[in-house]
Amino acid sequence: MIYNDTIAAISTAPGVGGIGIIRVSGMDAIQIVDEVFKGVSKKTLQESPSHTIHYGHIVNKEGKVIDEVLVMLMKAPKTFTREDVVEINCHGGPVPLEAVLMEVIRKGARLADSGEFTKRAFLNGRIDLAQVEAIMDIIEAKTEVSLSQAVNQLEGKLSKQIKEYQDTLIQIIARIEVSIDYPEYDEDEPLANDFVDEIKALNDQLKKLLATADTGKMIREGIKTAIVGQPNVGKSSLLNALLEENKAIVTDIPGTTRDVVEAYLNIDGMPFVLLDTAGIRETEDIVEKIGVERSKESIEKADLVLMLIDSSRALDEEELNIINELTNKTVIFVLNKIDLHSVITQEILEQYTKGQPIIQISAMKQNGLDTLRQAMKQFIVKQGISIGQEATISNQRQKQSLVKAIESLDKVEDTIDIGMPEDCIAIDLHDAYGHLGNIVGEALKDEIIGELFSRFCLGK
Ligand SMILES: Nc1nc2c(c(=O)[nH]1)N(C=O)[C@@H](CNc1ccc(C(=O)N[C@@H](CCC(=O)O)C(=O)O)cc1)CN2
Ligand SMILES: Nc1nc2c(ncn2[C@@H]2O[C@H](COP(=O)(O)OP(=O)(O)OP(=O)(O)O)[C@@H](O)[C@H]2O)c(=O)[nH]1
Ligand SMILES: [Mg+2]
Repeated sequence: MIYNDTIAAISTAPGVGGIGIIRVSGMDAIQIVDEVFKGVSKKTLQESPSHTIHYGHIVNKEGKVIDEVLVMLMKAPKTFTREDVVEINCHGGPVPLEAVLMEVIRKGARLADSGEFTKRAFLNGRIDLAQVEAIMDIIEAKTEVSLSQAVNQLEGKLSKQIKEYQDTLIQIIARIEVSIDYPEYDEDEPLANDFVDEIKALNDQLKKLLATADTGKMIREGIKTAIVGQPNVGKSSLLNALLEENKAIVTDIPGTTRDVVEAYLNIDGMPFVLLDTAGIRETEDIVEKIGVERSKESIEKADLVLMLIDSSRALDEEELNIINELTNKTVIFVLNKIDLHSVITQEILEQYTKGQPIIQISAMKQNGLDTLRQAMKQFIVKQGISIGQEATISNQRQKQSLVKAIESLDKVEDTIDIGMPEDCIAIDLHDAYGHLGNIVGEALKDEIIGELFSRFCLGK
């Protein structure tokens, strides 16, 4: 794809920083910067070799110096966008950056849309859509582990895997189509039977990849961990203790927390999103009632539940009801306030916890927190989350395409089972191929691509 316009934007974070970068990309990028840049060297940028750095000044049309800069010259095609790219490294305040950008625009560059540099890298074929999404995930990564998953995807782990699946499919399709086009070569047995095993094996691999979608999402967005229990058991105290800051309000009045309080927690690189919720109880208070509803929704949405129980009080019916509603969830039971006289012991609680772990803590005295963190990490191990080893599906868009590919292959298997002719199979195999291609952005509709890039920040 060849664009005939040149785009420019401030590519560093808004605000004041030591240095700020203006990125210019397109066929006139070098000429445009040459017109506003007075370098110490006699050579223009046009005349200079690629991948060189040039010291000098940006000047306006009256010849007045706007800023002292370093210019990085990167000639196509070995650049981020595969176009000519020039980066102007200015002083980092918003005023010099805006002023330099204005000069570049005045000379004919256009202000880039959000994500447009990356979009050009994609449309010029340097990266595929899964890699585009990886760049977005890198920018938004919550912890080191989230980052490493995204970097893997940028390196092309997923893309390579998808290509391999597509190659397998193509070979099957080619052989089937030969038999459709030249039926005289057909043997007595329906040809499709030869492929049953291959198609099944491929479909199994796709299903394995699909199984990484939930964990991939958790690593990308954080493991949703709801802290739930009755009022006053110490949920907000636990949130604060884990975060090591006073984020949520703590009082001795039951019913203090109303809205869900959300916070990121990094445990040895693993991203958790903690949800401190309103204590669950029957109540006539309208606001508290809504809070209790939200607590229940948080349980629904949670990947992991920390069920908090006050060890200094006997279990009551309401508490057992909450526990009963957790049957389908992964739960860590947390016995809090062990600094007080214990009424509920580990043994008593074990009767209700169906073998799920029980951790004893004092949120107030900060005891037992390390054991709790270890138990939370253990959740990740149990989920079989592999970090960095294999390709993972990391978002809804990729997941939907993969699900469709699997559906197509399921259909193929059914079609073969009931002995339908080969041309029926070929159509579904082609569909599966297309859906796989969508994961890396082959033949995707313009609207989808447009929507995706609009989610980027400016200058990316
Ligand atoms: N100043 C600056 N820093 C940056 C970027 C940038 O665009 N500018 N990046 C922007 O995201 C990231 C680095 N990513 C990049 C990815 C590819 C190429 C690139 O030029 N690729 C060419 C040439 C590779 C080579 O020399 O072998 C290519 O793939 O053909 C550059 C940066 C982070 N840091
Ligand atoms: N002794 C003792 N008191 C605690 C402990 N953890 C919390 N508390 C106290 O218990 C009371 C309630 O704590 P919160 O953290 O507000 O309890 P909560 O579960 O968030 O309560 P709601 O938001 O009302 O549902 C406060 O007075 C805390 O100081 C603990 O480990 N030991
Ligand atoms: Mg609270």
